[in-house]
Amino acid sequence: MTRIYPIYTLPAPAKLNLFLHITGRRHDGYHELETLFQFLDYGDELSFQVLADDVVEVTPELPEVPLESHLVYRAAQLLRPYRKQPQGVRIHVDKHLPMGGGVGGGSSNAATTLLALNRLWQLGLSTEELADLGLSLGADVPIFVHGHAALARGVGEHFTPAFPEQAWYVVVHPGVHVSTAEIFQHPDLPRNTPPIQGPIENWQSFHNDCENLVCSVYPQVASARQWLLNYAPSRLTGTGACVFASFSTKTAAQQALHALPDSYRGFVARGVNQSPVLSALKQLP
Ligand SMILES: C[C@](O)(CO)[C@H](O)COP(=O)(O)OP(=O)(O)OC[C@H]1O[C@@H](n2ccc(N)nc2=O)[C@H](O)[C@@H]1O
Ligand SMILES: Nc1ncnc2c1ncn2[C@@H]1O[C@H](COP(=O)(O)OP(=O)(O)OP(=O)(O)O)[C@@H](O)[C@H]1O
Repeated sequence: MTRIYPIYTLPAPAKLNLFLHITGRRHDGYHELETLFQFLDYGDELSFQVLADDVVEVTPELPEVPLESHLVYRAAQLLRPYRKQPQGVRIHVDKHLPMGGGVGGGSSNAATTLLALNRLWQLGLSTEELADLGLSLGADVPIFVHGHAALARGVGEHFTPAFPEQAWYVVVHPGVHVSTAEIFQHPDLPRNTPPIQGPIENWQSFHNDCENLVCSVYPQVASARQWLLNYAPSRLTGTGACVFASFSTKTAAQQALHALPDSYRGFVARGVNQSPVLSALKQLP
């Protein structure tokens, strides 16, 4: 008789880059960054069910993303060689995060998959090993695997723990997809911000080096940022397209969101310095 395994549901939270400085460019074209990551208590949800058969099933299909490029599928494939027995998995992805939004949805999906399968397939890999494997899927995967707010350096894989205020945020998506690769290849991208010397507590005084370029290439991003400026200082996350502003209360954030023009989408979320996936992992065997 085939064994039926339980289904476990885990979050794949969003992240914000509270600031993002580009301090240089490596020979392989990748950029050296200094960026402050904080998680949000909002994101996608992934359900995992171990299968007795050696198959990886991912549902539903993502528009314009073939299965071989789906970061959940790729994360599962990456771990298959570490299994001691040929089990499989069925993964359902409940997507809420905008794709190409700069909130790290794909990377977070991949990290949650690595963390979950390490437990469900009993691989015994360390957090460090999972983060190293994850880096081959995307620069943002290691921070989601570690799950602690941090100042990241390198291409985003060297972390110093950070404790930014856990404010409320309004995150606005202007409805355009920004290509991370296009922005990083652009000749007008500033690439020589000096490394930060002092403390980073006052992160609002720093900036995002991608912001002016993204706003000029994508006027919709500039308009969304301008709209949010009516309420609070606003900034691009990652390479966009989302812009965000922080508020000291949930009510103030919700009031701003209620006035959001129909042409944009947005959400209110709390900044959290520990990823919700870490506590959710405790339910796993
Ligand atoms: C902008 C950030 O979101 C900040 O958190 C990340 O650095 C980007 O992370 P990501 O979306 O996981 O990006 P990846 O899939 O690794 O890279 C996409 C493309 O962006 C460029 N890229 C990315 C990261 C980086 N530090 N330098 C780069 O030049 C590379 O051309 C790469 O081919
Ligand atoms: N599971 C997934 N979820 C989202 N995007 C995925 C996934 N798998 C593959 N992709 C591809 O990766 C691209 C980038 O996705 P993602 O949502 O992580 O962008 P992002 O929020 O801009 O990330 P970042 O801030 O890390 O640059 C998508 O446009 C899509 O083509």
